[in-house]
Amino acid sequence: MLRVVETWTGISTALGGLVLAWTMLRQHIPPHLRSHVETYVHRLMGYFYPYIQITFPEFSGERLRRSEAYTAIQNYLMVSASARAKRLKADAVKDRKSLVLTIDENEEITDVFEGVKVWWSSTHVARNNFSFSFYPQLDEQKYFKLTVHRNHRGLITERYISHILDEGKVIAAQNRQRKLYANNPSSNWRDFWSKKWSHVTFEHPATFDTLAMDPTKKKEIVDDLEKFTKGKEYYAQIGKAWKRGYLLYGPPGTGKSTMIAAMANFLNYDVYDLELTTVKDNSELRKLLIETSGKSIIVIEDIDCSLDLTGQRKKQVKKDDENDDPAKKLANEEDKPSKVTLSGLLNFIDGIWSACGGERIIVFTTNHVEKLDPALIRRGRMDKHIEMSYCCFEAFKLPAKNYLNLNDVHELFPVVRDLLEVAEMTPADVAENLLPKSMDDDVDKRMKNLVAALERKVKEDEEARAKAEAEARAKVEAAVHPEGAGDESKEDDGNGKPGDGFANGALENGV
Ligand SMILES: Nc1ncnc2c1ncn2[C@@H]1O[C@H](COP(=O)(O)OP(=O)(O)OP(=O)(O)O)[C@@H](O)[C@H]1O
Ligand SMILES: [Mg+2]
Repeated sequence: MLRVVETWTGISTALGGLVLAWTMLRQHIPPHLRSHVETYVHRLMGYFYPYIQITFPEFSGERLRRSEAYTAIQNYLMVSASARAKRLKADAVKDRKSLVLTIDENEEITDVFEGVKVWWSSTHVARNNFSFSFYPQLDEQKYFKLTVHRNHRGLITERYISHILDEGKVIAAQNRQRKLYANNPSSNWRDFWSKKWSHVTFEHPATFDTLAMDPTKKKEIVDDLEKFTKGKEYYAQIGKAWKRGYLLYGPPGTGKSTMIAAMANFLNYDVYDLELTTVKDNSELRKLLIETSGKSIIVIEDIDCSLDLTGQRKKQVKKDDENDDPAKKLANEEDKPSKVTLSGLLNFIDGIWSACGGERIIVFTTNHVEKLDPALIRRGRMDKHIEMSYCCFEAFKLPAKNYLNLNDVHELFPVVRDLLEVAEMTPADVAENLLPKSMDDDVDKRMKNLVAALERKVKEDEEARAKAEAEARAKVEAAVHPEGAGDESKEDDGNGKPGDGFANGALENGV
């Protein structure tokens, strides 16, 4: 029995050598004869050679998109190869910490699946392509080649390949360096090939564990995100694109951008930071958006400032009034940096383009939710509205724990609780006040610092409110008595009639 196995192994090796020899020889055969010779060689080898081979090219289709299968296999082999192959290629450095190893050219590694042995190798074929194509041509094509005994064809095509693709995707997700993209101004796009997005590695440290906000609200958001990522079938079943819209609103410094970073870290998604003011029009907006990939968060910060989204209709009326004045009309056009319209944006959010890529989250942020057009924020369009507010006592517990190691007990907690109900202090400012101001600041001292800061803030807020009220009153007064406004001598006169101040004064003084 052993002898039979040995003989077969010998034959296989010899045939393997022949296959290799043929691969090398093939390149020297004139291209017009190659396909004929190839047909006969393969037929001949088929008689003796009991193995089948499946190749996976790196690029496929006319547009030469990188094949997902090739990438998944590469990732899968990266893990197996580092353990077993003798010749490895160090392809890239991930996180500047570890090498990414891939199987070297013509190196063969084995894998065993359900007791069946398979062979993987990596190879490339040079191309002599003289045909003209609108799309760029490759000088060479890389392949992974899978060799397996033909008795196991069913197992391999039905189970092994899908196993490899799934495993490869999981490995890719684990190793993925996430990216933060920013759109290049559309005025810089010179041609079809211009890069629409530039990116850097996304390395924001924010997580939901470090985000100070009401824990109930936080949990609701985390659950919502989790449900979304697991909802592929659900979205398909209800016939909706696999996407979700969030509107984050609240005063500056309350953690809206930080929340986006926490979301990206939680989901392991890329972030596309879309600056709308540099996008020329709706068509360029669409070009940008269809270039975003799946598993990403598309962010439009300060949506109320990005565009004249809310004033579109008003502006139209105004422009109609100005129709007669060409100079004014031109100035108006030049003032307007972008022609992206509310309807263009909504079309993308709701329209068929939004379904391209799948698994995407769209986030708008604003400091002034009241200024937004209802069309933009109606339910169903933005699935979830999240208010990021000033620090409440529940949110305060997180910095207290992280900065002071305090878990729910300190004598000043009740004082802080009362003060936070009236003081408008952002979580960032609360955290700042918990930092030690000098080397000897212990926990008590830092809590006292916070209480003092909160008391100051309450006072400042009260003063600011009183001032604002006084200003508002003065405005109303000026509107009711326009002729008396801004002239102190007339203000004194009481009935607002110019010129008779003396008479009134005289009356008041009993003259
Ligand atoms: N809720 C929070 N939890 C933890 N850190 C926070 C929180 N809010 C703000 N910060 C910290 O404060 C700083 C500013 O926060 P961030 O940029 O997220 O605010 P924002 O709401 O986006 O403000 P803006 O409206 O001005 O864009 C960040 O460095 C962040 O770490
Ligand atoms: Mg922000």
